[in-house]
Amino acid sequence: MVTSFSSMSTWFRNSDATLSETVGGSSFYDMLEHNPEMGHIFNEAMSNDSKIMAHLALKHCKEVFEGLNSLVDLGGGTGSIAKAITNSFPHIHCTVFDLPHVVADLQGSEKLTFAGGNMFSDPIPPADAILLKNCREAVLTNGKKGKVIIIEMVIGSPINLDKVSYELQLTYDITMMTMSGKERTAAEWKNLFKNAGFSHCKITPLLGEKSLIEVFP
Ligand SMILES: C[S@@+](CC[C@H](N)C(=O)[O-])C[C@H]1O[C@@H](n2cnc3c(N)ncnc32)[C@H](O)[C@@H]1O
Repeated sequence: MVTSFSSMSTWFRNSDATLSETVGGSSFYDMLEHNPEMGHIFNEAMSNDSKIMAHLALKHCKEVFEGLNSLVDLGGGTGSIAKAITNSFPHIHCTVFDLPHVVADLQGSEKLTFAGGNMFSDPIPPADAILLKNCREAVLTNGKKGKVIIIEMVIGSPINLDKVSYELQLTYDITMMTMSGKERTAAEWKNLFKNAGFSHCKITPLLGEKSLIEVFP
């Protein structure tokens, strides 16, 4: 992936939506689907990052998960965060929703279900809380008000990053830009939630600029 950064000058001059299309002719996730070895490396990298973030979230924000009986991790990959949640809260039933080829061979359990689908076009299973996105309707089912939990960058916070964290932040900046992702300040997150019809949110910093955001209907 980092090697593809050297093609950025070509990408800047064409109309491709993402760098992946300039380098390989398809979107990043399509490329991973057709390149299982790369897909495995990517899923492992995500899973390792998730283990650290899940550890911090469950250590410092345990109360976020109290009172929940069900949770959907949207784009939850191979389920590292969901597994950590069910280990700490065995009564919470977690569903990991990700692209069909990502979850096809994954084994669930009584408390963990893997569901394949496209988060932009397929219905998202209802739950007390949804990790990530496309979720407002899903957390308003059965007359019960749930919440959305997002573990993401909140940029522009007044924190002192050490050299390694600063370099990591710059790498994230380039990665998000080339994958047509987006990093947001707290004000931009709040505006996004307001425009999506949510009432308020609470942001708790976890590590560097990575934060846990609770969003309420
Ligand atoms: C950046 S990874 C994060 C994975 C996981 N949340 C974690 O932290 O380990 C994004 C995940 O979203 C999934 N994904 C991308 N597009 C998707 C879509 N349209 N529908 C469902 N999942 C999608 C990818 O397969 C990938 O597992």
